[in-house]
Parts: sequence; C-alpha cells; structure tokens
Amino acid sequence: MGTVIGMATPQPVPLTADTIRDAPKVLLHDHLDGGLRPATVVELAAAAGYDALPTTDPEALGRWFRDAADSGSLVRYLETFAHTCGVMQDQEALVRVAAECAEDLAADGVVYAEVRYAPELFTERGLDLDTIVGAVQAGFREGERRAAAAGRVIRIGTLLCAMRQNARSLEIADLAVRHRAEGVVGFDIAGPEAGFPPTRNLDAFEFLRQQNAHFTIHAGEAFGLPSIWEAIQHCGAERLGHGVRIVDDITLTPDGPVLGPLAAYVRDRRIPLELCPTSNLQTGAATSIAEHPIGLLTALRFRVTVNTDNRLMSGCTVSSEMAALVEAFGYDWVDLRWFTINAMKSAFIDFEQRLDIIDNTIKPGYAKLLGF
Ligand SMILES: O=c1[nH]cnc2c1ncn2[C@H]1C[C@H](O)[C@@H](CO)O1
Ligand SMILES: [Zn+2]
Repeated sequence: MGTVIGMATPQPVPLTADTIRDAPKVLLHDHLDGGLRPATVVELAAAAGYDALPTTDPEALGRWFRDAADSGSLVRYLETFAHTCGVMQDQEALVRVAAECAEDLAADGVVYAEVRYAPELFTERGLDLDTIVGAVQAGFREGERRAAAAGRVIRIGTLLCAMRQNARSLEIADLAVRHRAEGVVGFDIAGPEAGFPPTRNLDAFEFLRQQNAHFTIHAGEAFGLPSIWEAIQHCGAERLGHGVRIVDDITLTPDGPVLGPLAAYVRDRRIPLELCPTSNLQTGAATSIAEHPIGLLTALRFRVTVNTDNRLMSGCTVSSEMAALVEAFGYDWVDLRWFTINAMKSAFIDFEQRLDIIDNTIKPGYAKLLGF
C-alpha cells in the first residue's frame, strides 16, 4: 500500500485592514458629492472664489464634515453638501472630482462601483444638465485609466439622482435615459425623505419603466415602512437605497424572528438592500454598528450589500465598513464574498458583464483569501 498523502487544509489569509482593502469589493451606493478629498474641496474653493468653507485646512475640514454630519438627523446631515456642491460648479471641477473618485475607490480595492449625484445641484454658475453629465463621465473614464495604470482595474457606472424637494424627476429621468450609451446605468431619488414620498415622482418612474431603464429609490432611512412599500409596490424600485427600516416589519419572538408581509416580499423577491451602516449612525437610523439591523438582515439572508453612502461625511471606505462589520459580527471571508457577490448580482449593468466580474475577479480573489 502506498502512503496516503492528505489534502492540505486551506489556510485563510488573516482578516486585517490591509487584506480587506485588497480584497475585490463592489459598491452600489456612493454619492459623488459626498466623497471629495478634503484637500480637493479646499483647492477647488480657492480656484472658484468660494469663500464659505468653515476652514481651509484640509485635515480640519475633513473633521468638520464628519462632525457636522454626525447630527442624528438626515436633514442636518444634508446641509453639509452645500460646501461640496458649492465647489462643483464648473466642468474642470466635475472632471477632477469624478476622476479622483474612481482612483480612490480603486485604491480601496473596489472593482465595480455605481456612483450617484444630482446634476440639478451643479447648475448654479450656468452649466446645463447635459454638459454636467458629459464632464462627470469624462472624469470617471480618466480615473479608470489612471487606476489601471496604477495596477487597479475598476469600472464605474453612473446613477443620476433627482432631489425629492425639487420636483424635477421626469427631466432627470429623461437625462439618464439619453446618456445611457455613455455609462449612465440608472436613476434614483435623494434628499429629505420625510414629507417627500416616492409617489410624488410616479411619472418619472413610469417613464423609466417604459424605457426599460433601471432605478433604485432612497427609502426606509429617515422614514419607515410606508416609504419602502411605496417605493416597491407603487414605483417599481429594483433596489432600496438603505431600506434599513424594513426591520420594522420583523418581529422578534421567543420562537425566532417573524417576517411581516412587506419584509417577506422584499426577501422573497431578493430586492437588494443598499445598506450604509456608518451613515445610519450619523443620521440616527441606528445606534451602533453592533446593533445595526445589518446583523439581523444578514442572518435572515436578505439580499444585503455594504455601502459607504458618503465617504467624506462618514470618514469611511468600503473596506472600513467591512472591517467594522467583521469586528462587530465576527464575519469572515465567506461573508464578505457573499456581500460582494450580492452587490455584483444587483448591479445595473448587463448580465454578461456582471457574470464576468463575478467569475473572473470576485471568485478567484476570494478563493486566494480563503487559502484555496
Ligand atoms: O443618505 C442619504 N439620503 C438622502 N439623500 C442623500 C443621502 N446622502 C446624500 N444625499 C443627497 C445629498 C446629495 O447632494 C444628493 C445627491 O448626491 O443626495
Ligand atoms: Zn444615499
């Protein structure tokens, strides 16, 4: 009898800030005007003569954004965007901010991202909506090229937001459809949720459906189940921006969690939740990472994805969000791969392209980390 040679036991790579950063990740919910580098805000303000910044020291400014956004209210959180939008009013600024966004996400190990912004917020100095979209797309392409030259391949899809309070959603939906061929992959509504239900924008959502276009809706962040229900059942949202308050429809009983009809529908239909844990702590939607509903929603196998929302205001990255979840819930590479594949499956690009990234980038990347 020959000697039986045992199979080596796989040795997973340890989970550290560095290894999590280098793991392939997918980001579906990130605001362009919430992700500027503080130094870029300072330089763009000087160039444009914008003199309302609270400080011109980049480090202090970064701290100011995090503190000011840490108010416990979405409405006050949103006030900080006056300064980022204030310096994004010309084409050069938009190209630069978009290019740096792609570079920063690539440096964080993000291989596919959908980045969103509201074009209507960049018209203060006379830019028209089409010029704004053209500049941002040029910036993303430039950032992808620079990232590739630095050895990091990333692809960025764009989502256009309409602001709930401005009632321009049909116009912005039309803009999104017209720029589809250039990489605008979907639409969203953002801004204050309470008092501005998704159904105010029904004409935009009907138009998008007729155009076979994709959209997500910010819902279930600062307002609860009625907002989620409208977004899905009246408007036809494919994904939920946050959606965290779907837990209001889950009852914890001695026999385990019981799902109400809306929570069951969201889980059964595999409707993706674009969860943003740190952002929720700042707006008061959750009290700590350890108590964040992402733990329960993951355990119940909702289609959970992990997102940044606003990297500047929350002082976070996708990898820092994942590291915080690893720390709070003891997640391992299998969990991080699950979040990543959930996100890639839920992206608004073609099925074949999603499959390509899953099969050729995500799965081999995590196989290595798992020690296979
Ligand atoms: O988490 C959010 N909820 C609602 N609106 C938001 C959130 N984060 C950013 N926004 C707003 C502020 C930005 O100016 C706008 C477009 O990116 O979207
Ligand atoms: Zn958001």
